[in-house]
Order: sequence, then C-alpha cells, then structure tokens
Amino acid sequence: MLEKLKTSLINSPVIKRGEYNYFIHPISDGVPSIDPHMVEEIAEYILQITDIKKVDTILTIEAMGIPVANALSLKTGIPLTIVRKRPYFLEGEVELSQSTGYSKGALYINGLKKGDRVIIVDDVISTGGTLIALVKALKIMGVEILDVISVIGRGTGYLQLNELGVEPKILVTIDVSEKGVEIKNVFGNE
Ligand SMILES: O=P(O)(O)OC[C@H]1O[C@H](OP(=O)(O)OP(=O)(O)O)[C@H](O)[C@@H]1O
Ligand code: HPA
Repeated sequence: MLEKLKTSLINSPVIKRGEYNYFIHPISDGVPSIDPHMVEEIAEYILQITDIKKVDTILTIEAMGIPVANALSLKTGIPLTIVRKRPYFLEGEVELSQSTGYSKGALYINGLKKGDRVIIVDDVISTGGTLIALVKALKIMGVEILDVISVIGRGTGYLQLNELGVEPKILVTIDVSEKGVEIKNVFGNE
C-alpha cells in the first residue's frame, strides 16, 4: 500500500534550510512533477481511513496541501476550502500565525462558519506549528474538526496535536537526516 509514495519518498533529496534538513518531494513541493497516479493512490487511501459522509468542506492550507485535498474534493464532490497566505479582508476573516522548521508567516481563514464540519488535509506535519495554530483557531471559531490527515509526517510535532484532543492520521512517517529519507511507518500498519 502507498507504494508510489513510499518509493518516491526514500529517493527524495535533502537540503539544508538553515539548520533544518528539508526533504524535497512532489507531494510537499511539486518538485519534480507530481505523478497523478500517486495522488490517486493517496486520495484512495485517505477515503479508506476517514468517514467523509458528514463533512461539509475539505480544509487545506496553501500551498502543498492543495493537490491531495483537491483530488479528494473531485472524487467526493465535497467543496474545498483553502487557508491562504494572504488576507482578503472579508467579514469574519481569521488571521493566525504559522511557523515551521524553516519559516514564519501568517495564514488567513475565509469561508468557514461556526458549526461547519471539516476534515483538515495537509501534505506534511513536522514541528506541528501549522496544524496546531489552525486547530486552535478552528476551535475558537466553533468549527467541528472531524479528522486531521497529513500525507507525510516527521518528527514529534504531531504529539502537540494530541494535547489539543486531535489524533492526526499520518499516512507515511519518515526520518529525515543529511543522509536522506527513511520510511518509519505506514498508517494502518501499526
Ligand atoms: O508541521 P510544520 O513544521 O508546521 O510543517 C508543515 C507545513 O510546512 C509546509 O508548509 P509551507 O507553508 O512551508 O509550504 P508550502 O507553501 O510549500 O505548503 C507544509 O505544507 C505544511 O503546511
Ligand atoms: N519538506 C517539505 N515540506 C516540509 C518539510 C520538509 O522537510 N517540513 C515541513 N514541510
């Protein structure tokens, strides 16, 4: 299962972004090109591990959550809502701070209201900085989070989501070092 994803991950180049060992992969970077059959493999797998029936909208974060989240939206007919990196100044817009292992910035939520039921789909969880900030903001908004799914996971950032009462489903967990990427676990193989 997830063979295309696993095989491509172990061949990912790793560069330094400051002190951070950053792996480069089509799903997390769109580099090199994204194989639609790999996206299909991932979307199919997600549909097997999450209950999509009650979901009002699939929520993702600009930019690299979009390819997988959009594939899910197309397959299910459920609308896609994208948390953006620029403001739109619309009524009710919610701003939050995003920090990763190599960047800091702002994110902006539009199009969600209290009571909306969402699944969050992203490409990578590492420090957890992005998803922790998003989950906290959604809870304040009264948005119901039915599931949190990340295609790739590294490090222990996901543990802080547990403290927020969220158990993210991470499809493939990896170790990243200067030597490269190693597969640690596949969701459902525990
Ligand atoms: O767990 P964290 O440490 O927060 O890292 C995970 C985040 O890092 C990337 O976002 P980023 O905005 O860097 O890149 P992108 O625009 O390529 O998605 C990725 O898309 C995740 O959202
Ligand atoms: N590679 C690609 N995207 C990422 C990473 C990484 O190492 N960490 C957080 N988002």
